Amino acid sequence: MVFYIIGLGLGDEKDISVKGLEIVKKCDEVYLEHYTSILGVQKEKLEELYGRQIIMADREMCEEGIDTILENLSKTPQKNVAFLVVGDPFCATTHSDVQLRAIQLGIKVEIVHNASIINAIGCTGMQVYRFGETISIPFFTEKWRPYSFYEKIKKNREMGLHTLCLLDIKVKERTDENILKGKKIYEPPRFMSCKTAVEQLLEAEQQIAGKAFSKETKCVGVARVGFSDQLIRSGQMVDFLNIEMGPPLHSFVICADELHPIEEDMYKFYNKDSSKKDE
Ligand SMILES: C[S@@+](CC[C@H](N)C(=O)[O-])C[C@H]1O[C@@H](n2cnc3c(N)ncnc32)[C@H](O)[C@@H]1O
Repeated sequence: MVFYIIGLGLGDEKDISVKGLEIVKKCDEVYLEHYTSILGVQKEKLEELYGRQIIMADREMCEEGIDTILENLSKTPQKNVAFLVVGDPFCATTHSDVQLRAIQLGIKVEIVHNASIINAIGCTGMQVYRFGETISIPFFTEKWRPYSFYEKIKKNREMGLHTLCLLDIKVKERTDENILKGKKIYEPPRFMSCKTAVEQLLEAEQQIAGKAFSKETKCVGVARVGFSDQLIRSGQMVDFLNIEMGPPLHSFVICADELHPIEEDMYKFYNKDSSKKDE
């Protein structure tokens, strides 16, 4: 009886490690956590390669249904279950709670790591050890416009560090009204783009006026890292209002004022005049 938490990396079905693949192939049940991140392929592609049926685990299943899955596993000594996580199981969203719940039930837990957006962001040319605290930018609503990320960016920049901004994902969400009425009607999925992130960042700067950054601050936007059509673009923050980064997922880097000479070269390499059409 083992509960395996396996990172799938970023990209497609082939980014699973050989170790992860061997484990998945021998598991009796395979769940894919799919509310904190997405892969570049449909689950059928994974099923084809893994030779296993995949059960999609949304937020409800991960937060509430997981206890039932684990309790059943704890009563079935010959059974093995795999819990697949896009990226690394402990990066950005930690699945430590799931690990702890399994351990408390006396289940052996094994982890298989993989690449995460947290380290793959080095693809921008900004050095991973020159990043400060990672921030998350949530979708603003009419009533809810939290600027809590602002002070963190400010602190990072005061220390001469870059900031990785993870952008909001809304998969299988319900409106407050539907929650109140107990209706299981879900909104279409939404993924924040670099453009929306910049609109919200500039709004926060205008409201707080703490000079954490400006329209001219150097930034790098990434889209679909690890996918076959990955895109990396650099420019001043304001440029991203006009740079089309394409389908999700997007992440955004707010650079430190001073760049290392190689970072500077990489910044220039990814910098294209956004008024010109992409080659
Ligand atoms: C909660 S984090 C996912 C963490 C995941 N476990 C990992 O290790 O990468 C989700 C956010 O990371 C960013 N992200 C994840 N995968 C990405 C990718 N392939 N390209 C660009 N951004 C990505 C997006 O901003 C997304 O909203």
